[in-house]
Amino acid sequence: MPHAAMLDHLEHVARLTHGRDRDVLDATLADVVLATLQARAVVLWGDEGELLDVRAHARADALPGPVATAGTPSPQRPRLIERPELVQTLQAGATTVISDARGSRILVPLLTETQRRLVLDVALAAAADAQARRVTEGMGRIYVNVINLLDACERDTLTELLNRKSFDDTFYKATRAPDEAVAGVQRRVDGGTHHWLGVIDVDHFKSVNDRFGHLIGDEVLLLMARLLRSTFRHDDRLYRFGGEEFVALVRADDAAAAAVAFERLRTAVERHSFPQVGRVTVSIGYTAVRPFDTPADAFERADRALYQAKAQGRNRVVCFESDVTPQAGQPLQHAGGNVDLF
Ligand SMILES: Nc1nc2c(ncn2[C@@H]2O[C@H](COP(=O)(O)OP(=O)(O)OP(=O)(O)O)[C@@H](O)[C@H]2O)c(=O)[nH]1
Repeated sequence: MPHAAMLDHLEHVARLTHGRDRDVLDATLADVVLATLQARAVVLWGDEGELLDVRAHARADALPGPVATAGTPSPQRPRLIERPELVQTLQAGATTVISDARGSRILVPLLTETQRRLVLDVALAAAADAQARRVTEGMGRIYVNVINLLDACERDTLTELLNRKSFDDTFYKATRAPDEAVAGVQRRVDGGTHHWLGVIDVDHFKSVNDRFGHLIGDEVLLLMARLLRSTFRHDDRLYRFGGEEFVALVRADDAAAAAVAFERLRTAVERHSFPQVGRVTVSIGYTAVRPFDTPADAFERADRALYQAKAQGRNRVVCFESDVTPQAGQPLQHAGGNVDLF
């Protein structure tokens, strides 16, 4: 008969590998490590450059109920530089064990295939023995494996942008969750739009393939993804929907700021010299994300604006709210041919 403790471990591993929500996964990791090691506290830190993100934390003395609160930002995000033990763990890429008057800490660096860096930080009341260290490292490895699988499911293999399958989930998360606080932005009290959805389609891409071949066509798509990344903010969500169609879900305070962002992309593409191909242009349609919008509705409006941009000569940006005329609304039948998306 299996030992009861082993059954507990099995249960914990099952919990860790269940589900697809990253916030829940982060919270489960903290929760499971806390329970397995009977730790005083567990924190999962995310390295966001200069700042640290508390991805999840769990404490033994917490009130009953959910122990960990992944994705909930601490009121003031600590700076990485203020935590030398985390800097050292990340730099060394190896587990650090610290003993102090209150017990010990085990710090395990975690690195995902998309190069995201985290530290699993476990505070114990006793000295950290080899077993506690191995359990922490093992749980960390399982967590990273699950994150890598999630990343692989959600990303386009050519460009590594998000894929279409992940659109609905990420759309709701970005536009509904109170995550503006994470980004240090307050929700506007006047209910103004924060998010804008743009559909970006490469002009006459078929002729790029026909003239230069698919490999060069793929390279254009790769460079296009790079231009998207360098144009928008790191927390804007960028997708390749398949073919030569890209989607950007961007945060902007008002219509003018959104117009500037999409126009900046159009200009960056127009000015870029693509190896062998030379000049390539894009047409862009975008729309304001409305309260309680569905991803399909927002996409359809942006797509209608794109249709108009193509019909008016390509290499232009069209805003659904200010530019699309009712008769131009020919949903999902533009020359790009991406019909029946949802
Ligand atoms: N190289 C490459 N080509 C692709 C990929 N996916 C789709 N395509 C090609 O993209 C082209 C899209 O062409 P169309 O939808 O006719 O549109 P277009 O030529 O870009 O013309 P407009 O959108 O009207 O400006 C087709 O030739 C597809 O074969 C891909 O992953 N790699």
